[in-house]
Amino acid sequence: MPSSPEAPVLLWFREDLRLGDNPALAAALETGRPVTALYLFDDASPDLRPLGAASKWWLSYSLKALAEDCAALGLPFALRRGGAATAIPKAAKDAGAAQLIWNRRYEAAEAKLDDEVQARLERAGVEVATFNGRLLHEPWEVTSKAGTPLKVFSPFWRACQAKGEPPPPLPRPTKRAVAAGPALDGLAIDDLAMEPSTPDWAGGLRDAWTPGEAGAREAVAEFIDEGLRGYARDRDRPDRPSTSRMSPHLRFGEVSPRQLWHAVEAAKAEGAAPGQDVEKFRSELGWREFSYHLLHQHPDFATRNVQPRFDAFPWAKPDPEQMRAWHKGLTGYPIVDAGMRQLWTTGWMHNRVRMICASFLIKDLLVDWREGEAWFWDTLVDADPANNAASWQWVAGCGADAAPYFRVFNPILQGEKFDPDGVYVKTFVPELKDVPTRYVHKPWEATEIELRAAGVTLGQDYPHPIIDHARARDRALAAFDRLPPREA
Ligand SMILES: Cc1cc2nc3c(=O)[nH]c(=O)nc-3n(C[C@H](O)[C@H](O)[C@H](O)COP(=O)(O)OP(=O)(O)OC[C@H]3O[C@@H](n4cnc5c(N)ncnc54)[C@H](O)[C@@H]3O)c2cc1C
Repeated sequence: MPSSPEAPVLLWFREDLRLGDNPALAAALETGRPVTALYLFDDASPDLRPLGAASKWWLSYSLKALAEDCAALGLPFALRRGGAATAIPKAAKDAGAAQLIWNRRYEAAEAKLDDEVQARLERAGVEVATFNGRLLHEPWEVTSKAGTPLKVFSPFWRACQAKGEPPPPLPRPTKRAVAAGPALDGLAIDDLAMEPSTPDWAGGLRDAWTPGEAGAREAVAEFIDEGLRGYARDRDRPDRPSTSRMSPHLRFGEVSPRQLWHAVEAAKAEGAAPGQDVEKFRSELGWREFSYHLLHQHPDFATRNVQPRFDAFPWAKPDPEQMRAWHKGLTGYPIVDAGMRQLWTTGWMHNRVRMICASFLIKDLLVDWREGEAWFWDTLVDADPANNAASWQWVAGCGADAAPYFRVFNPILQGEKFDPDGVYVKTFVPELKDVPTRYVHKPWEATEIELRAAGVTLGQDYPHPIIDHARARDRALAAFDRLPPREA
């Protein structure tokens, strides 16, 4: 039976916490029906990976911002909690909805759950429409000429580019475009208790970030003004504010990759950024697309080696002392410690330093990459189901298009190359602030007099290295050399 034109549409927000360039929202408004928006905090469905602590902190603020933005638009917004398979059909019933609209998810468990929700709704006579609000291209639409999924970044990126420019972003709707649907009962955001209280460890996160769509917009503008020019040259420098810091905003969908794609192009057209910087930035968005392409091919991406030959790898049993030193930034290798402390205090770490810290855990300490993936999952505000798993597998050498396993980052040389004046190290490891620059990445080589002048006693103010890098490297290479050859 056709539903009445007054029957509302229910818009289900997920990883798309924005009003601008939101295809599901635009489609809901285009129906001309009254619209009600819902966010479901789903900690009840089986198999969904629970959010980490830093992500929950981010989400609580992002939802507050979204609720305010919806109110300003005259769009009723409700927050509920429960398992989607029953909670979404119930919300549809409560709203008297004729249609449910959402932007798609790509994690295996989430996608399966969405199929189940869709089937239940359709059985109940509720129409479902879904859209791509998270990626430039659907993962299954980018293929080789033979129509197969891609395993290596360069051909993947060429195939993406061959698809042409992504369409321009959709405008943010105006109040006039909104017919308000019924108000649903729901929870207050604070009822979810996603912010830490005892202890409140989130002070550094609050200082560093403004979650929400408006915060994302400001950060994009700042990046275009101050970071984009020179991005290709400086993006590997943790001592410079040279990257966009868009990752948590992208993770929660407060900005879309399409908006970023076109914003940097507009900056180029206005002469605000050279083409090479714009292309490099876009290719980083391409790595994000590639991670989702891989996630789509490998449903257990965060737990299973893409290359099965790594399954029997003899990882060391994690030593609690060494793990604690890595978590807390007390390994005695300044660039590693600066990175791990940046992560702990701000919920984010520079990409180059993520690689160094991950390599240190996997290759120097010979700890299974999944331990590191899980720590990052809990502590990163941008913890992303595709990017985190792809990057950890890349560093370990077990991923699809992975760094060769014999590539072991040297934390001293990496520090000297990418933080040549020690500015980054001294920001996050202040006990080394007076150590002469030539020793800042290897304080153990300074003389006792030099260290004393800098106010440092190794072993007291700052640790001795917890492992000898040269020997650890040899041990790792010997273990990796025993791997069976790579499958074709
Ligand atoms: C061990 C490890 C774990 C990581 N975990 C995550 C994670 O959980 N979430 C996450 O978003 N990124 C992750 N990355 C990738 C990368 O470090 C971050 O995306 C980047 O540092 C975010 O900073 P930015 O927004 O300033 O990046 P920019 O340089 O400004 O890049 C713009 C955007 O492009 C994407 N991007 C950039 N570099 C990469 C990359 N190497 N792989 C995939 N996408 C990329 C991100 O969405 C980023 O926001 C990880 C990298 C490593 C080595």
